[in-house]
Amino acid sequence: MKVYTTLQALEADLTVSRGCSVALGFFDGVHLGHQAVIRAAATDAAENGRSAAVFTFQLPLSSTMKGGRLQDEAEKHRVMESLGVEHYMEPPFEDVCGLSPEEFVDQILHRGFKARAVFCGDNFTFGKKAAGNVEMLRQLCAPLGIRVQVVPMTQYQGAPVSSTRIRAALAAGDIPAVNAMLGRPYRIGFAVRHGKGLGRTLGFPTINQIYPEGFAQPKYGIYITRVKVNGQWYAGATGFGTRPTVNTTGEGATCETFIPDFSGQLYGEEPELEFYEYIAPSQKFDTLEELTACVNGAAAKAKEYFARHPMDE
Ligand SMILES: Cc1cc2nc3c(=O)[nH]c(=O)nc-3n(C[C@H](O)[C@H](O)[C@H](O)COP(=O)(O)O)c2cc1C
Ligand SMILES: Nc1ncnc2c1ncn2[C@@H]1O[C@H](COP(=O)(O)OP(=O)(O)OP(=O)(O)O)[C@@H](O)[C@H]1O
Repeated sequence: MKVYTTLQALEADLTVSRGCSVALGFFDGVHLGHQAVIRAAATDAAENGRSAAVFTFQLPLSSTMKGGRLQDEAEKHRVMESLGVEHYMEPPFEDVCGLSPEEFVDQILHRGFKARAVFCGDNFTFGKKAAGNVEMLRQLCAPLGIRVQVVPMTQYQGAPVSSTRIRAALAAGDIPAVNAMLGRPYRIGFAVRHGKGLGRTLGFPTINQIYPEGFAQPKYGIYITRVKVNGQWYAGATGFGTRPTVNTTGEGATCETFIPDFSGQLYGEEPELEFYEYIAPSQKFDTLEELTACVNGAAAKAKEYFARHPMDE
């Protein structure tokens, strides 16, 4: 998959000259609805001898326009590529937010991608102040011979899937709903940082991953997870929150995972951590023995869970 951050780079690539079938949107999380839009573009490209393309944009993590991020850029690129995307354009938001709907269609779709067909959902908006909608897209594309295909909204439990809804389910700890709407397990891959080393002395060493500013966070509590280490998945028990039992200095939330069947050094690595179920809220325990029993109980539940749901790739 070729990634472009400027219109000039896209225009300079001769391989787009056979014309593109282009999926349009921000696509945070690349959820089931997004996948339907992107697959429609990829199928159209394959059937008509064109290139499969995505137009999106980059938003700084500090931007609140779209809410907390569900995945990082590297993960987004991996999923896009797995869906067959060949040309992926993601200019910074400030480079495109001032374009009128007419300029967007002419400069980006027509001249940049040499688009022959574009794909989006019912709720797609574009151009300065999101002034363009699907109807306007059709009107502007028709004279240029660009077909507009609106993909029916993918539903989950009677309502459309959206990134906003997935963020809300994550904040509520409803991981089965999050995973169902994403079409794969929710995962993070943040670097492992040093903790206080207390877990190790209590018999449960943990990997500590810190959510960067700007990412959507799960509800505070205890989760069944799995972790990929050296290419192998292990059951994990994760505590996400402010660790009220041991937090004496008002530190922020950490994501701490005990991997009962693994021992080794993971500092600085970026292991994938996948979430499966919320088990219980975090508590402020009176003793470290109670905290240890809680962590060991969660680890036993995680192992039982994966005994019932064998791990695949
Ligand atoms: C499965 C799991 C559940 C946890 N639950 C709680 C909890 O309920 N209350 C709490 O204060 N800390 C909880 N923690 C965080 C521990 O307090 C923390 O991992 C421990 O103090 C070790 O920290 P360290 O990595 O800085 O050594 C939990 C950690 C894990 C792995
Ligand atoms: N459930 C869905 N089914 C089909 N297409 C969808 C669905 N949700 C979004 N789309 C389309 O996918 C593209 C990307 O949408 P967008 O990034 O705005 O996602 P979203 O889930 O609607 O996000 P948010 O909740 O943050 O508004 C757009 O073309 C949009 O119309």
